Parts: sequence; structure tokens; C-alpha cells
Amino acid sequence: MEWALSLLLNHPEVLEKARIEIDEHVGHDRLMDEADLAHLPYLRSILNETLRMYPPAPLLVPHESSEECLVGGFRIPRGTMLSVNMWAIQNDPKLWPDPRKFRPERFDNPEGARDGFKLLPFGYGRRSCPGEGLALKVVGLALGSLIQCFEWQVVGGKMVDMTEGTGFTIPKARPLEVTCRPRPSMLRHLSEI
Ligand code: HEM
Repeated sequence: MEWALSLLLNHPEVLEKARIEIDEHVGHDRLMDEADLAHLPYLRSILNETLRMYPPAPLLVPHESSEECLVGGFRIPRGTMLSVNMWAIQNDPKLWPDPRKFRPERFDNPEGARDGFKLLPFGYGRRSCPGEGLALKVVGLALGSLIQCFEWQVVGGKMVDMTEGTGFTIPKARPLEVTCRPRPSMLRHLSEI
């Protein structure tokens, strides 16, 4: 959420496009709900692009080979601890043009399952994340509602500092500081919550 909001603040044209999509589909007469997510493809592309650039588990979780096997031509003995560098795959310039540029439009026409198996922030296979569906709904609904209901501004009008901190889950080096103001058109609904 923090990375997504930071990226949107540094790319006001993307934030505006997401707001227009929500306004056109949901309008101002109600708050968005879970059922709207299926009709908000641009919001989903923003989530995909954020999870591509800043995967919360950049090395997935360690796996162990239960049998000897070959991976990409390398012999892996039984019992080897394996880590998948998903950050490197999702930011590989051979797979993604200008990988450090925030461009949700790259997901306009996904290449089938998992975008050609280049986008795997939840891992893949039998030990992939069982919370994927829940996470995408919760984050989509939370981010979409924040866009629908509030106007966002960076404190001091500066660009958000996107430096990555250290740690297993790519935290931000400096926490995001923003001011938000309710959109006048949504005030009535917000006061009823
Ligand atoms: C944006 C949110 C989330 C991300 C990016 C994420 C990502 C991941 C990743 C990368 C793995 C390891 C997959 C692998 O190594 O192949 C994993 C495992 C797991 N996740 Fe998530 N996750 C998220 C949210 C959740 C939620 C909401 C739940 C539970 C409600 C959850 C429960 C689990 C569990 C139980 C595992 C271990 C599965 C196993 O080892 O069989 N995750 N997650």
C-alpha cells in the first residue's frame, strides 16, 4: 500500500487516470465495494506494477529440493536450499522494457497466465501464496477507496523519496508522509461511516 501510494503521488497522471476509472464505473453516489474490482482493470494494473517493482517477498521464501533435479541446466543435489530472486526476474531489462519506470500500461494486454510467468510476486505452484486472492481484494479495495474518497498531496510538495530500506520485505527507507483531504463529492458518504 505504501509503495503504491508513493508511486501514485510521484505520477499524478496515473493517479488521475485511476480516479477517472473509478468515477466512471462507481460514481459519487456510493463507496466502491469488492464487486467493483472486476470492472477496474487500470487499478489492477497499478497493483501489478507496484508488486512487480517492489515485491513484498523479493526472494520468495526458501525452498528445499526433495530430490536431485535440473534447474535451468544446473544440477541441484537433493536437500539443497534454493532461493528464487523474484525481484531480479521482475526487474530484468531483457523481460521488461525500462524496468525501473512505473508504467501500469504495460499490463494492458497481459501475456496469459501470470503475464508469461514473468510476474510472480506470490510465487507459483503448490507452495505459492494461499492468501493471493484475499490480498489482491483487500489491497485493491483499500487503495481504490483511498483514491475515490480523498485528494492526496505530498508534504512540502516534494517528490516522494523512493529509497529502499534493508530487510526481508523491501520496506521504504523513509516512511511516506502525505496530507489527504476528503473529496467534496464524497463527504456525505464518509460522514456516514
Ligand atoms: C500482498 C500480499 C502478499 C504477498 C505479496 C505474499 C507473497 C507470498 C510469497 C511470495 C510466498 C512464498 C511463495 C513461494 O515461495 O513460492 C507466500 C507464502 C505464503 N503466504 Fe503470502 N503474500 C501476501 C499475503 C498473504 C496473506 C493475506 C496471507 C494469509 C491470509 C498469506 C499467507 C501465506 C502463507 C500461509 C504462505 C506459505 C504457503 C506455503 O508455504 O505453502 N499471504 N506469500
